[in-house]
Amino acid sequence: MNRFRKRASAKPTTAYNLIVAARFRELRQLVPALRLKMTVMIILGILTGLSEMIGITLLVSLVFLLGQQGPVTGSAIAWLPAFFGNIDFSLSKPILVGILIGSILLRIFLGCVNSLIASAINHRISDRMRERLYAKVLAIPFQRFQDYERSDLINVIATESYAVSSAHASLVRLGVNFGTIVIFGIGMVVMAWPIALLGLAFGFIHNFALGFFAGAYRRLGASAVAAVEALTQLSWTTLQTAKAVKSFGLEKRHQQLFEALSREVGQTWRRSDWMGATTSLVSEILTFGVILTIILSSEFLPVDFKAALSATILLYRLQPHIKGFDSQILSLYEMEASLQKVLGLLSEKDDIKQTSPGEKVSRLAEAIVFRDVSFTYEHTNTPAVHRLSFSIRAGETTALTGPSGSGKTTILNMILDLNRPTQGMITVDGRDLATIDHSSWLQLLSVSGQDVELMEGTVFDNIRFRRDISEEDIRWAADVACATEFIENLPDGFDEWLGDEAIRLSGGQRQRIGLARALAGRPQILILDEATSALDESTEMQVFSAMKEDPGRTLIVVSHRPAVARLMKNRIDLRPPAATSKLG
Ligand SMILES: Nc1ncnc2c1ncn2[C@@H]1O[C@H](COP(=O)(O)OP(=O)(O)OP(=O)(O)O)[C@@H](O)[C@H]1O
Repeated sequence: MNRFRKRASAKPTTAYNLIVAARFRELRQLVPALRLKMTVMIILGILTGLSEMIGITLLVSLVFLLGQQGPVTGSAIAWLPAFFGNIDFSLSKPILVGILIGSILLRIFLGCVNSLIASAINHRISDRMRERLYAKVLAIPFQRFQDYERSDLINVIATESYAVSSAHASLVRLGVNFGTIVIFGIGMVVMAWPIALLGLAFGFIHNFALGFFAGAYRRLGASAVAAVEALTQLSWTTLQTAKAVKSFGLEKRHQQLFEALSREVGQTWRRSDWMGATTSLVSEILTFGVILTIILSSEFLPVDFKAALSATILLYRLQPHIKGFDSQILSLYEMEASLQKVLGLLSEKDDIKQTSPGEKVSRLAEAIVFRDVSFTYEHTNTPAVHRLSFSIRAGETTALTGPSGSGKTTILNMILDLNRPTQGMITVDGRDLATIDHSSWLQLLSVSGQDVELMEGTVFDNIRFRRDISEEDIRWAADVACATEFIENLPDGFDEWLGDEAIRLSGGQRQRIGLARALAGRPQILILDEATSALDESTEMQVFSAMKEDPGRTLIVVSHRPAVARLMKNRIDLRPPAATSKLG
């Protein structure tokens, strides 16, 4: 996912029965009321299997009865006397036919109820999973979020999240298959124990053969996840850097890379199909082998012919359940890598700022004060800002200046409470920012930067940015940002549709939309991080004088232009003292 992510555990190939327990443990962390859901679904599935077994047994008896006249005794239903002791059953042909039809109808009904419930539960699990993953992406600390590849996050939310409902469905089917195998097995023991014994031996050989495929399935799952991730990443970067790709004439190169990765994805799916076909073939051959053994040895087995026939048919009907059992186990191996991705993201710690309660703040009355503040990014050794102390006074304008890399954006991110000082303290009107309610603090602030993240939508949508802001405020903000004129010159004015790239807008026009977005919420504290760098000087001056007409706002401006810095009442210079004195 990214270079700092928690790695999927590189376990050696685990025994296949342990993998079921491992998946169950993982799912318990992800699916609420897992036991209840699985129990209901497994019982329904097993009842379906049971009605099938009754149907098969009665069908065989019915075939034998077809030539007979009058009522029949329990001996026609080979296994019943043995099962219930020597109770004498007297069933007429119509009753037998009735029970047979009843069990077929019950099987159809249960099968249908089963699929409907399974579909509802699985969709619910997928919905909840996507919501949880999305919420987690929004909840993790900003610094941690920056460690992730965006394309990987999209992949986990949109694709890997399905692994959870698939694993749940596989475990349920596995339970149903297992339960049905046990029930069919008991039926076979009652009808013809030597055949059941042969079946059991077959089961052991079968499971042993299955073990050979486990490791391959697990590796296949991991390489499928890696291949899809690489493909999404390439597509994402191609789209993100489309202009650069075209300017450098790299279309062919990207196409070749895409084709190579796409072939890899296709290959993993083909390998998966191939392995599925191979395991299915092994299972079919083994079943055929055991049935052939029964047929060849039927003369020597101490079993009633009708009972042997019923048991053999049961064994044959058992085959899809055995095959199902195999494929569920193997897909549980294959899902391991996807589930690890989901669990890895969900195990990220939430940003404590968003969850911990704090004192609410309704306005900035005095000042934001940095007291001996340092900040060091994770995985770096040198601090981005070191032992800074300064004040930003309420209602005044302040310029933050300094060379590239001196820590201006880092400071703004700390004011926005995206990052917290690793040393020292920031106070707001004398109170530690860390103790102030995060969302009430953000209500006071707005920020606009050099690169404006536009979204799919109209000009209105882009300025409103999914907040409850009136049209009047949007138009006012566009006026202050000197954006009204060019917006109204667009064919549909404020209703003009802008893509996330907004290609029809110049860099300066995009920045003015971003500025209007920041102003529209009428923030008490406005932060501009090189937010007017693409504007010509006279428009930039116009924007700042329009903003000055709205007094009472605290304005913090980062700019490399001395003229802009001079417009501000206060100045915080981040150049080292030596450099400052050299420059005078
Ligand atoms: N996410 C990050 N992880 C690690 N280091 C970072 C990160 N973001 C910034 N830095 C480093 O912190 C230092 C300060 O960066 P910052 O972006 O705050 O500087 P700046 O003054 O805003 O620069 P500019 O004027 O070029 O925008 C730089 O050395 C930069 O490489």
